[in-house]
Amino acid sequence: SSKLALSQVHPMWQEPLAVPGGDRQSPVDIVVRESIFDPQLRPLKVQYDPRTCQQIWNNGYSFLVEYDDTTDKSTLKGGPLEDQFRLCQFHFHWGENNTWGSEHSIDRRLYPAELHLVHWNSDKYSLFEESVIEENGLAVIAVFLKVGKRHEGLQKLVDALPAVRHKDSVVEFTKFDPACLLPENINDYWTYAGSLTTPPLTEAVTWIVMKQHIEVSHDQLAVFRSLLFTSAEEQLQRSMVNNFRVQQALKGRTVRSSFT
Ligand SMILES: CC(C)NC[C@H](O)COc1ccc(S(N)(=O)=O)cc1
Ligand SMILES: [Zn+2]
Repeated sequence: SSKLALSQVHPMWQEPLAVPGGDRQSPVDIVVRESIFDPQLRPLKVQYDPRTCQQIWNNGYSFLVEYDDTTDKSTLKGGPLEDQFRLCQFHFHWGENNTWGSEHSIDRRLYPAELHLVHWNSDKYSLFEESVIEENGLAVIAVFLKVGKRHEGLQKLVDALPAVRHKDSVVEFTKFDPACLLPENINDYWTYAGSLTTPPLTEAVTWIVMKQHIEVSHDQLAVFRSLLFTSAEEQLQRSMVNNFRVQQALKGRTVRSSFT
């Protein structure tokens, strides 16, 4: 866990003091002994089609790997979800070093990075932008990254990152199966009702936080840190690091676990 109080690490944007009615904000610390096993949680059903992978975009906060979500080709259902959700993008959050970087924590333990696979409710809505404002609109799978052995599947993505070094750059990126970034066991997870962790911070997300982490190499993570928050025109370049939100109060929410 990090030695430095994270409050000393400035978040990338001025936090609004409180989101209107913000009683289900994210990220949070998951206190394992206070999570409640729910035997009614079903196995997660993940079906991703690598052919829906389109591009990588540096949006000035993270890099997004974007998927064609105009049809139900890459979907998530089961687990805590009542409806079918479509994958629209995945991205990461990471730190300036390997001590911190994740948005969620487990019993205060932070990881050097965290993957978010973002899905929207295609049974109820017809666009991601519509789902963003609905309380059952989004489902995000979070996977912690730990520094260790090189992740072979991630390397294709790492090799493409220099092409999107600056904010607003885009590069074509196809035939990438995001399932390769999931841990072997996806049926041990925690789930809770939360929000987006960047503006518009809307309380639309069913979070599914994987218990098992994945391993990536130190050098792979170093390439994440070679990205820039700033566009090519800006004369002051700033490294894209510490792009995580400060943790939010649970405010009485229950975190359920799919395992005992
Ligand atoms: C409202 C539209 C236009 N823009 C919304 C923007 O894409 C934000 O999307 C997101 C999507 C996911 C997340 S996270 N870190 O919680 O997984 C945060 C913001
Ligand atoms: Zn995220």
